[in-house]
Amino acid sequence: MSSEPIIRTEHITKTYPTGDGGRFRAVDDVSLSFAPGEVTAILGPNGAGKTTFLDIVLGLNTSNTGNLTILGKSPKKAVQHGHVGALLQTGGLLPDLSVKETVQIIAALHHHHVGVDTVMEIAGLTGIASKAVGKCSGGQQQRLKFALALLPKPDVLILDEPTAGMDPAARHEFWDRMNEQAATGTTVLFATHYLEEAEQFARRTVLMHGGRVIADGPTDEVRRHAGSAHVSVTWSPTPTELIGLPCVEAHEVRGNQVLLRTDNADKLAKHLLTTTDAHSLTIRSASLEEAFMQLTTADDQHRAPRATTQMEHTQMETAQKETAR
Ligand SMILES: Nc1ncnc2c1ncn2[C@@H]1O[C@H](COP(=O)(O)OP(=O)(O)OP(=O)(O)O)[C@@H](O)[C@H]1O
Repeated sequence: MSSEPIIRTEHITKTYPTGDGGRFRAVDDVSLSFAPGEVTAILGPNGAGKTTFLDIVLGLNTSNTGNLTILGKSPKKAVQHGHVGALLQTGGLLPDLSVKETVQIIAALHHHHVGVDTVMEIAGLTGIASKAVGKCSGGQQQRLKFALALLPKPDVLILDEPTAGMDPAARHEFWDRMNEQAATGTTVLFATHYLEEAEQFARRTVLMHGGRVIADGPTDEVRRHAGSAHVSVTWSPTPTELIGLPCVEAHEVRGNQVLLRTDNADKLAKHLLTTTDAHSLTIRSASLEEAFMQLTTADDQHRAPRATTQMEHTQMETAQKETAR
């Protein structure tokens, strides 16, 4: 695998007017690069800027500042050359056409494509080729959009909540097919609200919040932000015993249960079982969801104001003048 990034973004910022003369930063100084064959999950709460960022990568939206290239080209050129395929939240399908007719029509729009039957096979649509799109389930329609995205044999696949509305079995099948695609060298970038999808299918996780990237790295490392493990014991400690515990990042006492977040479960467990009355000890790994909650909450608490409105500007100027007097 080449280490040269296939997608390179530098200091991408997108602002929208706030209605009171200020600007709101939907994407705030994002610099990310993606290597060939890399599968990356973009996570973040509602309004984090995931869709805006992906739309900018696709050339459907433009940033106010920053640089973005896909295989050295502008996003629009990269899409025109068939380097990029997308499965987006928006974008309707025609309900009266059959599945195969839909693929055939979109294939006819491409100068070069990998073949209607090939993409139908990869997306698992062969068995429902003659079914009317309007009668397909939500999951089948998503698979159809996936087939359309594969037609130009793209180097990059951008997926915005690709499995929304699919049941767990359909999601699994979808990701099996997507992983096969990534194994052929396709770079996959997907936004999702299902954190277990990021844990299972993405080697790399980018966490966005308020337009900014607040965590980026191997998914396992991002998960470790929540501490490596959670230890639970039956115990009624004295305050001194509780404070004296080694390797504890946070604790919660619920009746005679004590829940401890730790960065060294082995050391803590040994201490609890050999030097205290604690018993019935269980250890469980921290989840990506816990990391997600902790990172976004901490960012909320420490965040500097993101947008300065015109009204705030005026208030600040007035305050400065008054101080100067
Ligand atoms: N055209 C627009 N005009 C004004 N504000 C916009 C526009 N598009 C997006 N926004 C705002 O930008 C912010 C980021 O939106 P975006 O859709 O990128 O978030 P998201 O992370 O994809 O959210 P979700 O998980 O809900 O899909 C939101 O506050 C949204 O209201």
